[in-house]
Amino acid sequence: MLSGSRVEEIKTMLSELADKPNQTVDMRNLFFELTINSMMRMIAGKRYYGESLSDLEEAKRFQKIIAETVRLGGKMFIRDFLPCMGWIELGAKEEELRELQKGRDGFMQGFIDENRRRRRKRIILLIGATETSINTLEWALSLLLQESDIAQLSCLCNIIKETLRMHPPLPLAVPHESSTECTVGGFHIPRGTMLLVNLWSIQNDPNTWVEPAKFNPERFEGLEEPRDGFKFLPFSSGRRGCPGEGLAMRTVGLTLGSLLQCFEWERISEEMVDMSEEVGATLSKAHSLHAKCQARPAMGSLLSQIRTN
Ligand code: HEM
Repeated sequence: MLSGSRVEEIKTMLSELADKPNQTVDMRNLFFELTINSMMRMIAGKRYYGESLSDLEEAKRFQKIIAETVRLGGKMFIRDFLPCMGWIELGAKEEELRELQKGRDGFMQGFIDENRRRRRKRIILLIGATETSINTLEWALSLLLQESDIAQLSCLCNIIKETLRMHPPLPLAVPHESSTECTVGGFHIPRGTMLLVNLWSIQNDPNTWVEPAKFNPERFEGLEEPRDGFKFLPFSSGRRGCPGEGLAMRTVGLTLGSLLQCFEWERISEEMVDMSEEVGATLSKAHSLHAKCQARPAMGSLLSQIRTN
């Protein structure tokens, strides 16, 4: 799907990295710009971060909306789970959400005026699509920098699956509601109950996985359908499962593959990468990954071709 924009953005990222040999790079920022620009090129046909911005004012407005969406989207609102405790929420939060929604509506109205085919849901889709892929890329590279010999690792696809198993970007999926009365694992669930599926605990359960805390991509070797038995569910499952799975696996695969093939990577110091997790609706790293890279000698001519194109 619209692979041209993805490839173009990845090339831009590679040439930016090639220009900064051995400099410390904030990987979270890099992945953020890459995924959001790829998505926006698919949606609106233009980039909103970095260089070559067609409308600076519009880009600034968009960046502000995204920053607010990420900030407020990461918060849990007690009222959503326990309506009677709604008073705990400070008024300011609701006010902030209203303001944000007004900003998004205004921005989307601009889109609609520009092109009547655009649809309102797209900023929500954008957040679901980018935050998850950014987290997966950052965790995958962090896990790889903990390993001494990247070359010995099994295929890229297994590395991505293992990353998604250990650090599912949406650890509790999204809330679902029981449409009828039912029984789950012996528990009676009345109709209209909010249900959260703990994907993280399913994928890190020592009764199902051997040494679940160990990064071991080989465990996926020969496992044709790891979703069998519902033990591997980073995109959830069923009718409301993630519709972006194919796009996400292609984006993460192409990005991670290009980064590993074109550059040699190392940590910025002797210290191990901090793998602590941030508590929130999405499973981000508590501290963003900083790393250094240098173009592989064999990739020199390919990278200079990319830079001159
Ligand atoms: C590594 C990347 C991603 C992961 C791990 C991921 C994971 C998930 C999960 C667990 C859900 C909840 C499903 C449920 O509750 O049953 C979900 C929903 C969704 N995802 Fe993703 N996602 C990723 C990337 C994307 C991308 C790239 C897009 C769009 C292009 C996308 C669009 C959506 C949408 C629209 C939903 C809501 C589906 C519905 O409610 O019916 N996601 N995703």
